[in-house]
Amino acid sequence: MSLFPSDDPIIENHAVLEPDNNSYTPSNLPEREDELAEINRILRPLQTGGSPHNALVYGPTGQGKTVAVELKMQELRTWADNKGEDVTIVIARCKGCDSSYHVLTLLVKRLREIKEGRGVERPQGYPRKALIEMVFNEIDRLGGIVVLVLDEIDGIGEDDYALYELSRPDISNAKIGVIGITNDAQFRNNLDADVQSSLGQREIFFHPYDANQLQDILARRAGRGLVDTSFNGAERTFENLESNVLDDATIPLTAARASNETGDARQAIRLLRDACEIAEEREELVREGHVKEAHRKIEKEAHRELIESETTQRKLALAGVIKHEITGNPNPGTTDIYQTYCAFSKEIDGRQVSQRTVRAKLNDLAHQNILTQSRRGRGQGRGMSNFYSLSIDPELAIEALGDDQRLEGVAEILWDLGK
Ligand SMILES: Nc1ncnc2c1ncn2[C@@H]1O[C@H](COP(=O)(O)OP(=O)(O)OP(=O)(O)O)[C@@H](O)[C@H]1O
Repeated sequence: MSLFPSDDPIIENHAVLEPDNNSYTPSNLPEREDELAEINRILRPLQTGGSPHNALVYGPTGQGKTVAVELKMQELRTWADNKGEDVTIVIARCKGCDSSYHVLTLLVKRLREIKEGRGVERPQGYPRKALIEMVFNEIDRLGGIVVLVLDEIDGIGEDDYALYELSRPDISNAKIGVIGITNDAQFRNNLDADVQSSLGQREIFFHPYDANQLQDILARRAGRGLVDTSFNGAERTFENLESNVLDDATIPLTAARASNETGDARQAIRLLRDACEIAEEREELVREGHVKEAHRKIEKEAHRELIESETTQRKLALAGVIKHEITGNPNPGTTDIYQTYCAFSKEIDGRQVSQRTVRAKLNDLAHQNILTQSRRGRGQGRGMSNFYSLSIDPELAIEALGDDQRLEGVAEILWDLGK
């Protein structure tokens, strides 16, 4: 096999087809004009010498929240340069910060790095009050306009001390604004009422994209990223896209698949990229079949990751359902599954939990969409019971179980039963 699949590549700019913001940032977001205008409104007080409003930006994953805020921050930098204003924008990705303490140490680090360069250590061992003072001191030292963008802030859960303090800064030397970004609607509802009223002065909601919007987003990526693909006319919409490497149905199917699930632009872009890569390897036009194949591959990976992250007890409960499924009892009740669970638990010399606990584990798996749960009567006069079936491919589920060393033996038994 040669190093590169074809002398006639389909993808000419890989960065444009990357689903995350790291390698390529679109320069405009026509689907988000309303939301961008709302971000403008947050910044508007700066025009007359005031401080920006605080805001909470929220909506499901992959809806362009981060990229929209980043674009507006770039515009703010340009505006400030033209006006001769000092502006500092700190975009802090708070993923992994599970408390206000961690958010504050991250902010101290990021603010100090502005003057001292990269590599500043996070402060350790200080109380939260001292950390917030450090943050305010750094901001005071910087002066001018300071905007703190706290992306993926939901990790802090109900520990919203940092947001409370940051949204009420006591600084005379700087105009400070805080923008929190989250894809967790519940996070917003759980915030303390004071934080809701200060941070949530402005709330900007990003609705999920529909299939037409996703088609246009994909068309723009294709226009920049694929060979022999460009727009016929000034408007860069799907209708105006002309391509010698994409079949007509490819983008509509990609957009439809992504919009059916969550309307997630990141997922749509990834699907298009993977489909193009498969077609490129086979030296074919990118067709519906490649999109379907790429979709299956993505789904498989997602299910695998989901199962891998489950606890051993849940995996054993799942093994119980799989056994029934592959031996011709596709909709077992809790009692049947519990018996199988006990046998598998013995197999690995594991701790055995009660039937009630196993039922709870099965319900958790149903919430994760790994199982489907139904509730029906067990027969005349015998009350109602829960029944479970597998919502994912059994082979994939066994493979994922076998990746857990403790469950290798259980996976082998299941493979043998399925033969
Ligand atoms: N309207 C759009 N036009 C072009 N690309 C877009 C658009 N919306 C989102 N994207 C792209 O989709 C990907 C995800 O966007 P982004 O990270 O901004 O989403 P998000 O809403 O912040 O997601 P999350 O909540 O998961 O962090 C990025 O590659 C981004 O460039």
